[in-house]
Amino acid sequence: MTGPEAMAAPLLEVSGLCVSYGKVEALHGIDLAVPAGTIVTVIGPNGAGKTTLLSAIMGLLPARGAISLEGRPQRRVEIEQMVAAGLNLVPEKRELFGEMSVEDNLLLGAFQRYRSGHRDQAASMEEVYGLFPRLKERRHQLAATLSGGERQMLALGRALMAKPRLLLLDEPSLGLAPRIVKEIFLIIAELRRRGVAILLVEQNARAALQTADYAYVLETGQVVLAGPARELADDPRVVESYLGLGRK
Ligand SMILES: Nc1ncnc2c1ncn2[C@@H]1O[C@H](COP(=O)(O)OP(=O)(O)OP(=O)(O)O)[C@@H](O)[C@H]1O
Repeated sequence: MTGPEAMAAPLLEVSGLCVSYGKVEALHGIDLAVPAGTIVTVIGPNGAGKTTLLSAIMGLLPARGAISLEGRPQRRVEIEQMVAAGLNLVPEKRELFGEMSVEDNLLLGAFQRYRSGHRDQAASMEEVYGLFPRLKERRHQLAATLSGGERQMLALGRALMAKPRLLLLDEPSLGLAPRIVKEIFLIIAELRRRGVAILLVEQNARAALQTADYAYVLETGQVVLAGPARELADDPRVVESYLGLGRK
């Protein structure tokens, strides 16, 4: 790459990130970058620290180390600041309000933005419904009545209502049927086309490496491998541990 893009600082840069739960350190100095408009995936086994990493970036857990957005070190890594800066997290458990309608769950996603003076929820809602026509059909239903796939779509849609520049996705394919997993990954690729950067934590390493631009392998709180996703998909260590027979 030549020109100004080559010089631009990544949208998100994490360096030397350490997180402890009590006396136990779960992340031991993570370095990671997400350039604007790219999909970066983090794969690794259960307990490697993937969820902890996303929570620390969102300011949901105290961390040591540095987090920069477009080259600017963030002095206060707190949830409100990070949302205001254009980050949004879709947590593994989706955390919807089951007793509220689909539409009201979406509106909650726009709350922070609305509060800061943006009055464009209707347009955001139509955009979300364009991506997920099934949510439009079900907009008056209670979220609790949705299928697993629809819940994941609603969780994604709710995060998109805040118009994020960077979405942090924690295991978006977890527990979903293969057909729905495919749909979710197509949506993730579509979001990149629309200019949203994505930091994707996944156990489905095959689908994640096929979709992402760049990948990190996290094991016991450390980055053990990193590189372009296509190269990592051919790396014998990744093939053996994450893409072997019997793995989807
Ligand atoms: N609230 C907590 N208190 C204490 N230890 C925790 C807590 N949350 C996570 N841990 C520990 O921190 C480590 C990293 O956990 P984390 O959930 O981030 O891993 P993960 O890669 O997301 O795994 P999974 O895919 O199973 O969610 C694990 O050893 C876990 O047991």
